[in-house]
Amino acid sequence: MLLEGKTVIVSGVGAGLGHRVAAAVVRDGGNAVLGARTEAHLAKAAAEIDPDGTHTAYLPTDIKDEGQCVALAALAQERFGRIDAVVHVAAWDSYFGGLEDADFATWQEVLDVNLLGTLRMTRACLPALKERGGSVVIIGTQSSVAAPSQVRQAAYAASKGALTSAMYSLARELGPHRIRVNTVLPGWMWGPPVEAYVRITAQSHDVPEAEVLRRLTGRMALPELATDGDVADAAVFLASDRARAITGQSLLVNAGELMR
Ligand SMILES: NC(=O)C1=CN([C@@H]2O[C@H](COP(=O)(O)OP(=O)(O)OC[C@H]3O[C@@H](n4cnc5c(N)ncnc54)[C@H](O)[C@@H]3O)[C@@H](O)[C@H]2O)C=CC1
Ligand SMILES: Cc1ncc2c(c1O)C(=O)OC2
Repeated sequence: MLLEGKTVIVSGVGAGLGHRVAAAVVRDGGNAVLGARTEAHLAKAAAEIDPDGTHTAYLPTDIKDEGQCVALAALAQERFGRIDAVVHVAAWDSYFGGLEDADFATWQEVLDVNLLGTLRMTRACLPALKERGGSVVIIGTQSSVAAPSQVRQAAYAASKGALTSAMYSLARELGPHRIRVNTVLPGWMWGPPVEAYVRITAQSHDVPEAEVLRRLTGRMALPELATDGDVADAAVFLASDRARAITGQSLLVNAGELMR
């Protein structure tokens, strides 16, 4: 199996992508170490993914706090004796505001979580990753390469764009240790946040939800949106040794949106 004997840290395990990544890791034979701020979410995810509790461990983790990142990495070492990969899902993506009404304290927080939090969590895993090499997978967004949908989200877009730049730099810095660093860039990804977006947009424009979804899907080369499960599969591939020669790359998983 793809991740047999491997241990993968997953940050930001809530209802959406983080849960899918953790589930894909266990499905593919690996151990998943789950971080997120809310213990109840973690316990629920772990119970669903791994009822026996043999292939998962979790710890409440706020990636704004370096000590908590270090504790999550230590848990992986204690329980499974190694860290082979870290998949960074945690992000603040719901803050909207134009430049003129910017609340800079919130902008700073978006950058603190998305950009610095990812770097903090990566650093916490480094001693373990250096032991035998490994993989860092950063979840960015397609707006890092084109920004059709990120209006009034300059802080978010900047944080994700900065992560792609950091990824190139880290791929060079960590390559000598056989640590690979890549980003996966989703576009409109079907899962709880986009389901909510479709519902709210339909209500506020007084059109059927199916119509909102049809308009979204009309932007794709393929007939359906990519799902959070599809994005999780790409992350798991990059985390695995099958991707052993891939580093410093961005992989778009967006049903071909930018093809149109
Ligand atoms: N939904 C979409 O269409 C797209 C999502 N993305 C990216 O995908 C990832 C999110 O996946 P989704 O399923 O959309 O949402 P999600 O809500 O499941 O994931 C975000 C998670 O990050 C957690 N989080 C936020 N701040 C944190 C902190 N300080 N410490 C630890 N965890 C924290 C949240 O609690 C949440 O569980 C994000 O990186 C987002 O930027 C990118 C492009 C499109
Ligand atoms: C959080 C989020 N939601 C929807 C979309 C994106 C995004 O980053 C994106 O880049 O294209 C659509």
